[in-house]
Amino acid sequence: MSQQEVTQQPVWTQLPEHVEIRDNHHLYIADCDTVALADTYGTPLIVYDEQLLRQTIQSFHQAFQRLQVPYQISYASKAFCTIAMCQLVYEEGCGIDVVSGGELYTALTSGVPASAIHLHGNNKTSEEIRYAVESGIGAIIVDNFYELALLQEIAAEKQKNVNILLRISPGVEAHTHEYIATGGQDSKFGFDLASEQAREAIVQLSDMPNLICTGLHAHIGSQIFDAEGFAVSVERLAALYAYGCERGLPFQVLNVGGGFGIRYTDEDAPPVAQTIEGIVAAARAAFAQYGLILPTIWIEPGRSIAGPAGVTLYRVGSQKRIPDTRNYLAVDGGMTDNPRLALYGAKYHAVYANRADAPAQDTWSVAGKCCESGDMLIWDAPLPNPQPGDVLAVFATGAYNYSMASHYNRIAKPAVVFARAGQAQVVVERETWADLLRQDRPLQR
Ligand SMILES: Cc1ncc(COP(=O)(O)O)c(C=O)c1O
Ligand SMILES: N[C@@H](CCCC[NH3+])C(=O)O
Repeated sequence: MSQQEVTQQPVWTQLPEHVEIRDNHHLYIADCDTVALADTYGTPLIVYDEQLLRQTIQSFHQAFQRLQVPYQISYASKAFCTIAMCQLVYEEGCGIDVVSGGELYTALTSGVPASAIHLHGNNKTSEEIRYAVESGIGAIIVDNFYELALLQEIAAEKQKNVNILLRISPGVEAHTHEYIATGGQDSKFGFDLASEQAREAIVQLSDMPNLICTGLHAHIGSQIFDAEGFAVSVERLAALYAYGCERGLPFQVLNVGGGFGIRYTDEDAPPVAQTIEGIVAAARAAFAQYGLILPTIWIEPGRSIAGPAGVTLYRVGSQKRIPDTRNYLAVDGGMTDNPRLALYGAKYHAVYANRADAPAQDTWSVAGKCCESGDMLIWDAPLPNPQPGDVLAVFATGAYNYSMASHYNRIAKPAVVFARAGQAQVVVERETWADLLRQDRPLQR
């Protein structure tokens, strides 16, 4: 691309609203100079805008409160699960969805009461189920017949009653990347609605005295922009809900899952309030049709809470120009802290934090440092020509980045800070090489 073409910045290079460029040309997050953060804490560094995390959660609360419906918000901790994050979302009035013993352990260790935690998963181990039941978890979202029987057995053995929801696969294809569409009929998750598995689960519950089924759950995918999928899912679930009520189940909640999309590059996500209005309107209509009062509408946002608030800072190192082909710049992280391009072809927007208003001079593809050709963060980003030492800030990296980070090439995981009112606090320490060897044992000779 010629210089002429790229100096006119495309729309998607507009900065996210929560960051700003100050007179020193540096990028600021929550009144913190990101270049100073990179110098102080090293790179790669994931910086969360703490106030934005809180505001996003409050916008979900406000959307429901305006509609005056009973509701519950659980943060899907798979998006970013650490002690500080669990504390923050609980402080802001959310429960926590966990999907493994490790996430449950994190949430409990953070001080969140077990009653505010809900366990998901399509293959919970008996160890995880026991841990959840012993902790007094708020609810278990039961995925399949195997789990239903196992949970009843464990609950009976422990002489406990356990609140459950049934996870239903409603046969809805949300408009999203195929690898993260989870609600379609051909899915590993949930009781299939079309083939009557879901009704069969309700029937089986009559012989499971320790399981108190308080409602239904469906999650139709992730990074969804079109609320229509939620509406169809709700309509289908209402019919099953009516059947459960007829059979005397103490239903009171409808959990519509998470999946609310966010802006990564050029496409703005619909406002939260609009999506919630669509879901509630669909639920009101569907439940009225069956003469049922509106259940508590429960949502499980992950990406929409954690994603926009996170920015990853990298230090630029090597570069390579291939004449008439492509330019590469390489940073000190990559697919080990952000595998989303490699996995889903995800797109990101980036600027140099140390000269954030410099005009683009060319297109540069941002590569990581792993021994893997697919280790890319961005293809063909319009950027100023890089200089070693530049700090690259990649936006909207708060969800499914740190939580999906790996140790490939024995690369240690980055540090994470929460920034607020000009102060930053480390919420996850940077791993050391010694940390990487913690589980290694030498050969015994
Ligand atoms: C059951 C369930 N709930 C909630 C979520 C959170 O989704 P998102 O991060 O897209 O809001 C997921 C992940 O897609 C999920 O599988
Ligand atoms: N990991 C996915 C989302 C998974 C959703 C889990 N149900 C992503 O980064 O977009």
